[in-house]
Amino acid sequence: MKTFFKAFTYAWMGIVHGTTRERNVKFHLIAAMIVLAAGWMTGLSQLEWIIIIAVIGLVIAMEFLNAAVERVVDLVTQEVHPLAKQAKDLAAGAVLVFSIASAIIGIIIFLPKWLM
Ligand SMILES: Nc1ncnc2c1ncn2[C@@H]1O[C@H](COP(=O)(O)OP(=O)(O)OP(=O)(O)O)[C@@H](O)[C@H]1O
Repeated sequence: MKTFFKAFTYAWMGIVHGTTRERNVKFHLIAAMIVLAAGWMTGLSQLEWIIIIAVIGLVIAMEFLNAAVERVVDLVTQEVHPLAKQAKDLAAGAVLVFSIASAIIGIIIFLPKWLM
């Protein structure tokens, strides 16, 4: 139980670090608040809320993983290296792919309601 509590504390420290230090995470948090407010004003079904909350959580979690990859790469080498570039660009690309998918999901959920 003590180990579980410690692991939870470290994870919480990661969340605090990620939200206070990562510019992109701050941007996604602001976007998330706007989407949540829009969802509240538009009126969503239970399933739509589940999808929106899952997408928001995944985007922010992926930003944390991207930041973690950046730090590990910087820890491994300060030199310019093609593998370092590939690792960072792949991690950033993963976030971008999911962000585009999220935007499309948002359009599919919100647009028909706004056009009605
Ligand atoms: N050690 C390295 N070797 C080669 N290319 C690198 C290296 N470190 C970073 N790059 C590349 O330089 C560019 C900028 O990387 P950087 O780490 O500064 O990220 P960033 O875009 O500033 O992200 P952030 O603002 O989130 O820190 C990226 O294309 C990245 O892949």
